[in-house]
Amino acid sequence: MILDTDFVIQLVCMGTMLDATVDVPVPVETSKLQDADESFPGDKKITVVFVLGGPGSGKGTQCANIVQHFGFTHLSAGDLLRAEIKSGSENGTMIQNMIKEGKIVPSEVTIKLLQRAMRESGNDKFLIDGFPRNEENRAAFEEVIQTSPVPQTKIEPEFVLFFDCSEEEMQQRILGRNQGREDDNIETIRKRFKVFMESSLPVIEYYNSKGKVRKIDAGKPIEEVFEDVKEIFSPYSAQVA
Ligand SMILES: Nc1ncnc2c1ncn2[C@@H]1O[C@H](COP(=O)(O)OP(=O)(O)OP(=O)(O)O)[C@@H](O)[C@H]1O
Ligand SMILES: Nc1ccn([C@@H]2O[C@H](COP(=O)(O)O)[C@@H](O)[C@H]2O)c(=O)n1
Repeated sequence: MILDTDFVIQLVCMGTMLDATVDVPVPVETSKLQDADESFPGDKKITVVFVLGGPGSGKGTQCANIVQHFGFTHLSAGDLLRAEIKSGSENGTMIQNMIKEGKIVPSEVTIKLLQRAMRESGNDKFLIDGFPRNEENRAAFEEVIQTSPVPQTKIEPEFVLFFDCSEEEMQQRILGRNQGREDDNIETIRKRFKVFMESSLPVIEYYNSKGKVRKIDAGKPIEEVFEDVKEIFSPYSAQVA
């Protein structure tokens, strides 16, 4: 194992920091995260924007627009987890059960998927959608160290884009989404709302206390929401090819 790897992750007290909704021990691959990710980010300074908001608030929809206009790579934690289930991975059944229950998968699994996707993208600007979802996700990601260009710099998000939307509107959108998702049913939707309120909002509040949250009124029509999003991303316009 190469110790001066570009990415080093130390998961802090995994056992005790698991979110309250993760109430059963779950089998996960125990290999160290850094083993799979020795070559990323290399010499690059990477830019990360976290995209957060309740289920169905429109994160994925707006990320697609941001990708087109501002050259970011969109990484949805939920999509990566769903792809992992389909891949037949040994964690697939555990992930599937967690998603069905609206619970949050242990960070070790999700961060590994994010790291791999970041490395494979070849890009240096990322929209990380649906992550961090709880304090355990946040703390684990904060332990990701970028060794260059500034040695021992933690990867901090540039900012957090927060899509603020009423539950009534989000529920209506999810039930109308019709993508065949196993968690888009009324029972799981209620659980996901509860997890959002109890576990994800505190993360948004944490970043808000650091002045990092850019809040968007996501209850408006898609085009209007994107007008507001564009203003926030305007500093990145010059970087578009
Ligand atoms: N501003 C909007 N007004 C009306 N419908 C919208 C709006 N934004 C997105 N939608 C629709 O709502 C549904 C949910 O949107 P989307 O998948 O982007 O949400 P999300 O926040 O990524 O959801 P999840 O967290 O569950 O993955 C989609 O069918 C999408 O077309
Ligand atoms: N950081 C995350 C993100 C998602 N999940 C699980 O996936 C489900 C769907 O997520 P979407 O963002 O696509 O809505 C979510 O309810 C969680 O079960 C996760 O565990 N950790």
